[in-house]
Amino acid sequence: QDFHLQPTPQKYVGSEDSVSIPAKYSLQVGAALQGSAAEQLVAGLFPDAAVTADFSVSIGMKGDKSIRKYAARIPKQAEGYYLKIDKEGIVVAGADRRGVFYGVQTLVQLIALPKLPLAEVTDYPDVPYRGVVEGFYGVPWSREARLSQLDFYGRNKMNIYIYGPKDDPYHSSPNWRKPYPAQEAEQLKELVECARRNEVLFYWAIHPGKDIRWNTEDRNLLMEKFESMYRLGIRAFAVFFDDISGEGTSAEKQVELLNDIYHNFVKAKGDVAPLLMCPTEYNRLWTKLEGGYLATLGGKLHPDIGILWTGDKVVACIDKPTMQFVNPLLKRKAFIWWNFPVSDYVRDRLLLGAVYGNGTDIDDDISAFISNPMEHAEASKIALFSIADYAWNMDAYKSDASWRRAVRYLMPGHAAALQVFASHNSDLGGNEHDFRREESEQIRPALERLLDAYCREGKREVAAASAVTEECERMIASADLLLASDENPALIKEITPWLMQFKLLGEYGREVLCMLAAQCDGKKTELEKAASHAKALQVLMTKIDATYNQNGFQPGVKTGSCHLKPAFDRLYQEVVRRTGK
Ligand SMILES: CCCCNC1=N[C@@H]2[C@@H](O)[C@H](O)[C@@H](CO)O[C@@H]2S1
Repeated sequence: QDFHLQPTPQKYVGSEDSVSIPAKYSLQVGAALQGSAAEQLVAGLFPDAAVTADFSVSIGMKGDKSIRKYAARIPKQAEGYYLKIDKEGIVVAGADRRGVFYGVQTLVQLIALPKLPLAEVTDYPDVPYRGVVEGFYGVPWSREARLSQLDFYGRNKMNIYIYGPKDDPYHSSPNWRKPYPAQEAEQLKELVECARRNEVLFYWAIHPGKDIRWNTEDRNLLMEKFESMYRLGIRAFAVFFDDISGEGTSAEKQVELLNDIYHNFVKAKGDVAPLLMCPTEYNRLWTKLEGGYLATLGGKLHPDIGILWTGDKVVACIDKPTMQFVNPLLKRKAFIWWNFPVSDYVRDRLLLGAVYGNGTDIDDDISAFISNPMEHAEASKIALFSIADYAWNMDAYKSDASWRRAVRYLMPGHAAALQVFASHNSDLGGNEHDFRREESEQIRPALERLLDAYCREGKREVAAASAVTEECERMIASADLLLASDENPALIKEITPWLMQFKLLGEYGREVLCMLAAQCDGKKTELEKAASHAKALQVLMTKIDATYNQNGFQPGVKTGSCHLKPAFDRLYQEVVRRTGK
């Protein structure tokens, strides 16, 4: 049977042979796992265990006697696990609590197959922290979106979520000094519990830098805010000093505050995860080496404090040279905050393309790889799925295959349609960070052949024309299938304006090709009919662009904007020009 475990395991040895779990099975869960997320997950998988049975299920952590026989097969890496399925039973042996949970997540995927294969999986993550920072400008994610995200991270072995939405007034100014109101506090408690159920470390970040005063009053207010978050169940904290100016940018003051938090809050509590911080100079382009900001952080910030970094620029792929620049300065392995698929600087677009461009040789140079996603939570899962795959097992990472699996994961019943849509909604267009992505790659050669033949010689390149027409038909059908689907309502709700625009673009391309054919064949009436339809579609696309997603930054609804729309517009103009002759 054809399947692919997600994320791609380090080592999978399977066989065509399979086993069906008998009605009568026994279940042993290691004592140390009582109350753990792994135990909860296992209880759901094996609800009716018998005291003794021929078929046994053993779930344990290194040291548990129930899996003593397999101790030597457990990977030494943190969060690693060994999973064995054979005729006698199933064993999940984890290096630690999260490793057991991940082994059971892999078992969940195998049990969902038509047949449960006999298999041995030896697996562990390449990167210690893998996950997401809700760190974008714009409408923060909803409660439902966040709960769905945390379940998604559990399934995809992502182990960290940093809460830091720029537009949450209690995370940033002016209310970082105040505790959350009751309702928001309740929601955070709920999120922390959902994160625990998914073995996700829930970091709460504070962003005080815009107006912090380096005095006792603000110090106490910040500490008190952390205490109030601790009372809500938060056990992981971050301090963001990004995107600020003024006295909040002082490296010495930032260091003094963070070391104070480290000693008098993190160490004092004893059950709090490593403290993280966002520097003011958080990418190479903005670094003023002579100013000594990063040197101060690297030299004076307690070595247990993680420092986030976005790369050579605010938005840039991460490679070995990137890390060779920053790690010596920070005197630790930087914690990567990758600004993709965040779209808060190109808000009229959806970034649904493949995840590519990051080095696969940097696993030893980074302490984390976390993604800053779009305000469109469900649509961000296309990229997040592949980021989970990449950060877990870099050597095995295949961008395009992972991208297709991500699309299928989100809409198994309409994967082909969503793939067509995603393939034409990935580039950012011109932007302040000069960050671009591939788009419409498959149809591009036909588009270029069509344009070249017609614009240079007025000829209709038949093969190219029919390839482009077919793509337009696929666009139209895909848009309708997705708009009519109830398979993933959250996703369709987010992308509907773009689906409507995408259908119009497909119809527009089809009409322009009719114009071109009519012009080449000298069919005047057909040409006029097609031209007036194309013009009407141009009006409709302008209306969509002026009606939906009217945010105050990049309003509107752009789709197929890298190659499709420009080519259709160019062809339209060229037919009109040649007709006018
Ligand atoms: C190194 C970690 C700090 C990065 N901080 C950033 N703050 C901004 C984010 O809120 C935006 O979403 C991001 C993309 O516009 O740009 C920068 S990236």
